[in-house]
Amino acid sequence: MSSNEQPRGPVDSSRIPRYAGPATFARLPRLDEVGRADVAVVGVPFDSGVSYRPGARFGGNAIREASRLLRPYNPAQDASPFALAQVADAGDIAANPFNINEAVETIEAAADDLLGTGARMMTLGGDHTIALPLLRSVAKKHGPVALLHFDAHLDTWDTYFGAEYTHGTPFRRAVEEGILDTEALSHVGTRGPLYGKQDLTDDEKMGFGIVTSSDVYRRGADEVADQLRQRIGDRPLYISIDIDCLDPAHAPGTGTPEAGGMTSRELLEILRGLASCNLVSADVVEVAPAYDHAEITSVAASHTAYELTTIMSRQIADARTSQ
Ligand SMILES: N=C(N)NCCCC(=O)O
Ligand SMILES: [Zn+2]
Ligand SMILES: [Zn+2]
Repeated sequence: MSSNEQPRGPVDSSRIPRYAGPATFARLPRLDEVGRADVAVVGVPFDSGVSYRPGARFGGNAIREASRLLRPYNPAQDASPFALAQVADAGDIAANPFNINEAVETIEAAADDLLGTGARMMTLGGDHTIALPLLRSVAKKHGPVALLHFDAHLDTWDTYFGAEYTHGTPFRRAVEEGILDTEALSHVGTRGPLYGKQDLTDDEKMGFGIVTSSDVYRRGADEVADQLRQRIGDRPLYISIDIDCLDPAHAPGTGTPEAGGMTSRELLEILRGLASCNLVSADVVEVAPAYDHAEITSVAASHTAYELTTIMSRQIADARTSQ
């Protein structure tokens, strides 16, 4: 977008009913309609890496459907994200459901293409396996990145059934590959049973700090966000949000639910507290609509992606005005 061109925003829901027409994220234009984007929203319909309930392959489209009700001004961040930058829906990455290794390669290559255009990526759906190829691509562009990982689970386990690429193992692989900045790695929202205490010692050795779901409840969102912001500093940051970081009451539509999670309000508040971080790309994964009710999970996921998109759009606009 040249400086005198205004971004093309969402369809006006006061003129065209918001439930009409095919769904794009937030009723934004498709990438092929606008040519290029500052923030590319992309679906990753892949869930062959799950250890329990399948169905996150349908997450991206469920989030798009639930996002029809988003409006263009975000009062919590005092910003109109789709006016500050061109945000567009880049469609889906077509990953092979029968060959995980090939899917991981396809996702990395598609992410390379998008990032190569200068866009930041906001990916929707898929299981947590997809964070690895996305991080590989982001690290090719920015070097090792800070990681903020919202999840009930550590996802730093080694293998399942001998498989290296699964939704429980992406961040161990990422640390092994040197694509994360080990000075700035945090899990937020962890809880629930583990295989053994060793899971935690291994995780700590990889460099992760942990803010558990109970920590969020006890300390509150503002204090948690302050602490995370200090740890991240001005490093390029990737935020990976497994929707199961939320309590099953707030996100029943997911594959490996754990009791005692954060509320959607806590998650959104923490994200708003990170608005000054240099967010280069983000994902929202593990939305499995078959277990959802009344779009509880996909609404939470759509608002989560909206906050993340707002952070990215504001930074793009700030960078443009300070040039
Ligand atoms: N990434 C998610 N959602 N879950 C990982 C759970 C791995 C396990 O079954 O132990
Ligand atoms: Zn999880
Ligand atoms: Zn996960």
